[in-house]
Amino acid sequence: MLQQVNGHNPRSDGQAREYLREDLQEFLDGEVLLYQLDDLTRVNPVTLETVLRCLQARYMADRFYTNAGCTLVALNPFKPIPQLYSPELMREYHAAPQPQKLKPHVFTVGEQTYRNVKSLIEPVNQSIVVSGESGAGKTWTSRCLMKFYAVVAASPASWETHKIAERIEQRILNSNPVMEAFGNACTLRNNNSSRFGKFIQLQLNRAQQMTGAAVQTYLLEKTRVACQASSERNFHIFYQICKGASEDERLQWHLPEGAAFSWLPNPERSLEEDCFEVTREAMLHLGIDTPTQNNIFKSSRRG
Ligand SMILES: Nc1ncnc2c1ncn2[C@@H]1O[C@H](COP(=O)(O)OP(=O)(O)OP(=O)(O)O)[C@@H](O)[C@H]1O
Repeated sequence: MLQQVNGHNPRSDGQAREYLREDLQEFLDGEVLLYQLDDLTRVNPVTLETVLRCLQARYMADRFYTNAGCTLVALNPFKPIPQLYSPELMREYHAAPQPQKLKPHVFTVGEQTYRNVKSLIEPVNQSIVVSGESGAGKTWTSRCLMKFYAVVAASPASWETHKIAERIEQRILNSNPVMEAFGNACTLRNNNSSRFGKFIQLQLNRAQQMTGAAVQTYLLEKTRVACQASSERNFHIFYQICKGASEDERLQWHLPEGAAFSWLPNPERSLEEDCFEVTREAMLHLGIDTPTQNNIFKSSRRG
């Protein structure tokens, strides 16, 4: 099919390709500084090459978020950038009269969604779909959004309600280490790969304060318990138990120090996700007391 290429009316496919090549070269050599294009719809012509070149230029300039119309493209920086996720920045996006005019960021999506609930006469549920291949940063992005809502959706008036909200936010954030300990594993592509899908529901009251959350999980890769690819690992929780159990717990759970298990490959790899204390602490905050935790760990060890 012949299309108009930037105002040219090509007579044949060959001519169309030639015009496209010229436009592409003109765009890439042109005045436009690719890293400044913060919306991919402004890339012209839109081809795989121009889009990738634009994203690459932005990546090199430490600009990890780019709009693509109403979709946000997030690139994984593979390095910590604390200033990009600070509470101050969250508040800046929250307070901005038009957050879409600020630099593209996951907080823009969070804030717009938050406003969409509020601005309608009858509150309407909002959904954010976070998608991408393994290691792209979906878990990270979901965590960021949850932290964002924990900050912006928490400004209750009285001290008592403030304490309640604080508990709810803390619990919502604490669900992450627990879910990740039991449902994530080290794979070839990602040291902390989620081996399940999840639908996280955050609940707000009429005053836009967070009142609760629910998480629905899908398709947990249960077979990983019994069988793992050679350079991969079982779920984090098993390594956490083996590495973090106290002397007493080892005796109780029949877990001798330094014991090797064929279903726990690559235990020598030490990951930051191996921290048993973080999981236990988070479980405690979620209301899972120590005796219940012990029962869970005892059965995890038998698993
Ligand atoms: N915005 C970010 N800033 C810094 N590091 C990041 C960011 N996004 C992702 N990462 C890093 O990349 C790693 C992989 O990201 P993440 O676990 O979120 O991927 P995923 O898409 O959820 O993968 P999977 O589908 O395998 O679960 C993280 O553990 C983190 O180290």
